[in-house]
Amino acid sequence: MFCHHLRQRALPEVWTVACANVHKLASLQNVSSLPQKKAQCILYPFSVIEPYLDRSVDRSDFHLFEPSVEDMLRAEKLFSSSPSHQIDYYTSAERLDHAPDIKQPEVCFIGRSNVGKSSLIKALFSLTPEVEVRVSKTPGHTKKMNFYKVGRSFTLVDMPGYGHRAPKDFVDIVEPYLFTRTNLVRTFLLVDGSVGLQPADRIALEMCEETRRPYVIVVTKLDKGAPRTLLTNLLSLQNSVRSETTSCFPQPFLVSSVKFWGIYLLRCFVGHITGTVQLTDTAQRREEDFRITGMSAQTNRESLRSLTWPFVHFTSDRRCAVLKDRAGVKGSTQSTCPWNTERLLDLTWSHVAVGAFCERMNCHADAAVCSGTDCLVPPSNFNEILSVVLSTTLTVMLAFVMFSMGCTVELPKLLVWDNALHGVRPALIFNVLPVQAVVIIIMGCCPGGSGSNIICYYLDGDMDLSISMTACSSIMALGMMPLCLLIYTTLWVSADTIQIPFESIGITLVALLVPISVGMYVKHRWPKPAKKILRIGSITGALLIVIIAVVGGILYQSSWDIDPSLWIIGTIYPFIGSGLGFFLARITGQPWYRCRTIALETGFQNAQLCSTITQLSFSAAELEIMFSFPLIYSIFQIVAALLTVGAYQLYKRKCGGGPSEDMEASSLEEGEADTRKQKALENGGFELNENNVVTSKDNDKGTQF
Ligand SMILES: Nc1nc2c(ncn2[C@@H]2O[C@H](COP(=O)(O)OP(=O)(O)OP(=O)(O)O)[C@@H](O)[C@H]2O)c(=O)[nH]1
Ligand SMILES: [Mg+2]
Repeated sequence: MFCHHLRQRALPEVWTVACANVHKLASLQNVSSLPQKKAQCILYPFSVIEPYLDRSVDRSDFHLFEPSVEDMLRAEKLFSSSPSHQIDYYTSAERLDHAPDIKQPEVCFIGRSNVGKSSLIKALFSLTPEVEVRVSKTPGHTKKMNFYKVGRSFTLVDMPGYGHRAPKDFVDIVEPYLFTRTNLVRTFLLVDGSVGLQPADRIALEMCEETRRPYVIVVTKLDKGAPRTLLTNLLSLQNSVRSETTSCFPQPFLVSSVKFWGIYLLRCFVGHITGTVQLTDTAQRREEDFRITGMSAQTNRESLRSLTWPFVHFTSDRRCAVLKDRAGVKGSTQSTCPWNTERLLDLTWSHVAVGAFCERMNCHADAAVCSGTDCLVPPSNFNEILSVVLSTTLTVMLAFVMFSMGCTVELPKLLVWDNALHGVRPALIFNVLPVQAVVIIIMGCCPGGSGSNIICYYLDGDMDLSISMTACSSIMALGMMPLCLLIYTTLWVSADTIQIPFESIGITLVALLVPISVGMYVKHRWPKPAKKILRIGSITGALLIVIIAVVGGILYQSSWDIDPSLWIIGTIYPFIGSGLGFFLARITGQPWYRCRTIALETGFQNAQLCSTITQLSFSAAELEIMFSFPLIYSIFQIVAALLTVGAYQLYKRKCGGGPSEDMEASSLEEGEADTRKQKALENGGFELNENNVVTSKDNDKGTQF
């Protein structure tokens, strides 16, 4: 229908020419060539989400501002530069008193750093690509208030983000602006749809409420994250808006700046609230509203003219005022409508905006946006089932891996080994999101995997020490991991940005004590079967990481849009860990072969443990952005290990049979070859043949990372 409408409508020539160098979706005209469903998604993103909502969910809030395509086309012209209507960057300001003195209406965009403010403005201005709006993956990129002039119609302001890496004087910059800027007609508060309302966003909501000025929520990154996560976040956001706000426009605007979803709708809304775009059917709508209130349009208009913002009166103590959409109003008769008849038009400073507010005296049970999972239709619970299956499988398999790990532990060795090194992990200084920082710390606190024992063999390390270190660190991690997390995150991650689920991490770790203890007992009582168990455990470990990668990839699709900083950390982290271990071992006077072993054990982590802990402890939204890290890390630690082994073997060959330091080691320990052979056997079926060449009994080299 709207596609047909678009094709019918000829656009001005100057405007069409201007579109030549812009993104193909920047112009509504190009949307007409898309399939109906895709176009619908771009123009009215809520229509895509709506089918997933349970019938009991009141959708009226989401349909309040639903302009026609005709209206959107008119708004689009507002965002295209022409000689008589120039759009350009105007100026930047670090404080309110540096802000330009402009009379025309102004709208501003605020939100957490990295939520997509600049990207959204860039998408809004995509018809005028010469307007430079800087976007960055690094949070805290925008440091000043950037003003963009849209002809003489309005000004648009890109604000610095709050939260992670916010400018130090963020409050001093933003608060006075929001409270006192006289020409500010609307604040757009952006919330990341893939992670939902965060504690910092709640503070921002409170601040917007305090200003007592109209504001609107924009839900960004709609393309990111599973529909289920998005819906849950959206409904919980909607609940907060209903119950905790008075000045917030009840309809959240759903956008994806990458895919252009909701951009045309938002352009139209901005044009409308700044008084530039009049909706074609607004008059008709108002008449309808007046009819239902039983008041004459004239009376209402006059009474409204005297009102100033905020104009909504709340008579009930619970705020559940909702802007009722046209469809809702049409579908209700006066007697069945649960709404109070007090209806007030939404006024901006000087322009009449859309819709009518009404006060609901008694919340109708069906009308409430339900929270939690109840609202979601059953067909979409595939991911939920998959998530439960993944958690269960991971738990069972990890328990078995830990059990097999326990099968390598001999109690006497456990008691002698000094685990002081394990707590030493490099604190990272990369600009990652708080949840990503936490997963990096969890990985740092994880014990070594048994894969390190295999690598150790090829590095001519101390097998005895390697096996003991792996086993000891597995046990000590139970206490050290929560402790390290507590210490590092207190120093690094501000308390209001993330809640670390210490409880579930603790439960997971303590639960691991059981299989490890049983494994140790089995090793003590039946040493031979213990070796077989270890071998199966190694294969299980490999399977585990593959399962995590495949199922995790399906569940948390957006986690594969990996931040470059995570790639960098994943690459260098194994090297930092190993380097630090090596250095500390050397300065404590350990021989070279032990230094190598300690380096390996410090750098080589049990990535399955990290994945399982994160899977069991964090929400789906958080997993979306943290899940890929353990997988990246396991890939790079294998690469790092293989490179080191290759370099070492080459060095050994070049130096004719091994470095002199190892001669020192050989002379230290008589019959070392025998010991190594023994340890190699213990380590899952590796043995030396007569020529001192390694062969694998089971071809399971490196199966556990
Ligand atoms: N997938 C997806 N990514 C987005 C979207 N919008 C922004 N991003 C990405 O999010 C990151 C941050 O975007 P910016 O627009 O710079 O965020 P900002 O809110 O201006 O951040 P600060 O200026 O640091 O406060 C960039 O890597 C964007 O590519 C979106 O709709 N979808
Ligand atoms: Mg920015």
